[in-house]
Amino acid sequence: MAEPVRVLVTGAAGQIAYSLLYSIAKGDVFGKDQPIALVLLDIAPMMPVLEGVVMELQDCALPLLREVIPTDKGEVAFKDLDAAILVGSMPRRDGMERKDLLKANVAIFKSQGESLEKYAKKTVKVLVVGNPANTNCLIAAKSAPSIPKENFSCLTRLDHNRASSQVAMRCGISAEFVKNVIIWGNHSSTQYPDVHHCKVNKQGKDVACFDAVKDEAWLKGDFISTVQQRGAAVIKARKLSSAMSAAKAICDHMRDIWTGTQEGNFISMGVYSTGNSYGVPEDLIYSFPVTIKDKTWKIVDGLAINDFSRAKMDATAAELVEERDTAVSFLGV
Ligand SMILES: NC(=O)C1=CN([C@@H]2O[C@H](COP(=O)(O)OP(=O)(O)OC[C@H]3O[C@@H](n4cnc5c(N)ncnc54)[C@H](O)[C@@H]3O)[C@@H](O)[C@H]2O)C=CC1
Ligand SMILES: O=C(O)CCC(=O)C(=O)O
Repeated sequence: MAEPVRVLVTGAAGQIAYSLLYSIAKGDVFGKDQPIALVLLDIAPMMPVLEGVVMELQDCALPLLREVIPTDKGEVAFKDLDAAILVGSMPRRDGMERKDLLKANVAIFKSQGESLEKYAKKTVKVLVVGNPANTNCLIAAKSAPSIPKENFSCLTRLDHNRASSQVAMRCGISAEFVKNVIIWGNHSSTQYPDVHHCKVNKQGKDVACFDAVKDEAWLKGDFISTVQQRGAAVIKARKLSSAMSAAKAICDHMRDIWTGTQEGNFISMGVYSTGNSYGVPEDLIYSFPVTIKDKTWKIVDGLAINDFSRAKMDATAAELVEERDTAVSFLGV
C-alpha cells in the first residue's frame, strides 16, 4: 500500500471540520486505497474539544486512518504536508458582511503562509476556506514565496454546488445532470453565478441551461441573488454558517485536485489570476472555470462573455482589488 498522505485541517475543533474529518479519513477525497495521516490544528483554548474529536476519529475504526496528530503548534502542524485545508478563522455572524472579517482573519493567513513556507513540502496543495477566502488565500500565497502560486486555491465550490442545485431543482432533475455552471470572482455577495455555458442533461441529451429552464428572467435575476445570498440565508436560519455543505464542497474541491476533473466538465475554484485571458486584473485569487489534470488546474479559455456577464465579472473583480489593497495595508505584505 502507498505511503500515507499527510493532510492538515485547521480549525479542526470547529463545525466545518466536524462534518469534514470523517469524509477525509474514510477515503472520499484522496482515494479508497490511500492511507492518511491527519494533522489537526486549532488554538490552545480549543485543545480539550479537539481531544474529543480525536477520540471520535479513533472510535470510527477507519482502515485508512494511520495517524491523528492534534496540535496548537505551527511547527508541528505544517511539517512535511502534502495537503493543507485551511478552515480555522473567525466565522461571520448574522448581520456581518465578509469584509468585517478581513482584519481579524488575514493576519491568521499571513502567519500560516509563513509556516507553510518554513515547514511544508514545496509540492503541498493548499485550499483556503476561512473567509474572506479569496483574499486570505492570496495573503497565504504571498507569505509562502517558495511554494508555487498555482498550489494555492480557495473554495468557491460551495457556490458552484449551490448554483447547480438551484438549476436542477428548477428543472425537476438531480444535480448530477447539471454541468458547467461557473462562479466568477469573489466568494461573497458580489460573486457572479453564470449559466451561459451550463448544460442540463435531459433524457440523455445535453441542452443549454437557458433552453432547459425556459425562464430567462429567473436565471438573470432571482437565481443569481439566491446563490449570492445563500451563505447569509443559512446563517439567518441556523444562527451558524453553512457547515455540512461546506464540508461536502471541500471534499469535492480537494478530490478534483487529487484525481482530476471529468472530460468535458469544468468546475469553479478561486485561483491566481495572473495571466488569465478574461481581462481579470492580475494578482488576485479570483474564481474561474477550471479543468484539472495531474494535480494541475487550467483556466477554461475561450468562453464567450456577453455584456451582462462582463459587468458582473468586473464588479466582483473590483471588490477583490479593494479587499487585497486593504489587506496589504493592514499587513504590509
Ligand atoms: N469558502 C466557503 O465556502 C466557506 C467558508 N466558511 C468559513 O470557514 C471558516 C470556519 O467556519 P466554521 O468551521 O463554521 O467556524 P467555527 O467557529 O465553528 O470553527 C472555526 C475554528 O477555527 C479555530 N481557529 C481560530 N483561529 C485559528 C487559528 N489561528 N488557527 C487554527 N484554528 C483557528 C477556532 O478555534 C474554531 O475551532 C469561517 O471563516 C467561515 O466563514 C464557511 C462556509 C463556507
Ligand atoms: O457567509 C459566510 O460568511 C459564512 C459561510 C459562507 O461563506 C457561505 O456559506 O458561503
